[in-house]
Amino acid sequence: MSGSSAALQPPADAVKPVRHPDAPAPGELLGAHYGGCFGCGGDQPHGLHLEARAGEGVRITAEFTVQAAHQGAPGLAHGGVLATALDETLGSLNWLLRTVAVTGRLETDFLRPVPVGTTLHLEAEVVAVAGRKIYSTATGRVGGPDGPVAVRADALFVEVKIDHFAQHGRPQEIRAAMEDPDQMRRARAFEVNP
Ligand SMILES: CCCCCCCCCCCC(=O)SCCNC(=O)CCNC(=O)[C@H](O)C(C)(C)COP(=O)(O)OP(=O)(O)OC[C@H]1O[C@@H](n2cnc3c(N)ncnc32)[C@H](O)[C@@H]1OP(=O)(O)O
Repeated sequence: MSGSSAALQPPADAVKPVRHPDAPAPGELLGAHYGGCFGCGGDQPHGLHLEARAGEGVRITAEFTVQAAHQGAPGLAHGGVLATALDETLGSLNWLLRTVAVTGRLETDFLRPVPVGTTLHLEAEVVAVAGRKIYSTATGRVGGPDGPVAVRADALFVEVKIDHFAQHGRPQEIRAAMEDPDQMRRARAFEVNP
């Protein structure tokens, strides 16, 4: 049984999402948006190290292999970690819109247990945009990209200015990110709009 709440139904004035002309090409590996990110960053020893690729249209695919550090019950992935994998994949859609947006709401269905060692094959898509609100959906499959769905989510991301992070983040991490030329290059890629 699944289905999203009224808060995640796009309003009547919502429009179809538009892939940005400078979005990464289909098949391109996106790389981490921030090395310290628990979802995609390479600097987090127990992070998910999720790898996302641009798809066609406004779609993303990603893979994440469940490690022992991600357990909830013995030998099984923690639900919060699986929600993180969905959230991170949905967040990667930002690259295709070239919009900076954060998760406002995430509704998750857990359909099958996911054992440690499993690779979760994720797919996400933007379904509608209404002003700053971005409506999207994601699935995570096991046993291969066409395997059964183990987890799914619907989400609302809300567009923010890049200053959102400088305003709310802890100063020491913000300072370090601003001093890192690679990080600034990635941040600028998000900032450019048509
Ligand atoms: C360097 C590269 C970085 C790139 C960064 C990429 C990061 C991706 C990482 C993965 C994703 C994450 O984990 S992101 C981290 C987790 N999320 C967060 O920390 C977000 C915390 N929340 C917030 O900062 C705020 O609540 C916002 C920004 C979401 C919204 O605040 P706001 O800007 O004041 O806007 P507000 O007026 O409240 O809302 C705008 C519209 O959205 C609707 N709205 C807002 N929240 C909700 C909600 N939960 N459910 C339904 N609807 C909502 C409002 O009704 C309104 O609709 P209407 O009246 O216009 O119709």
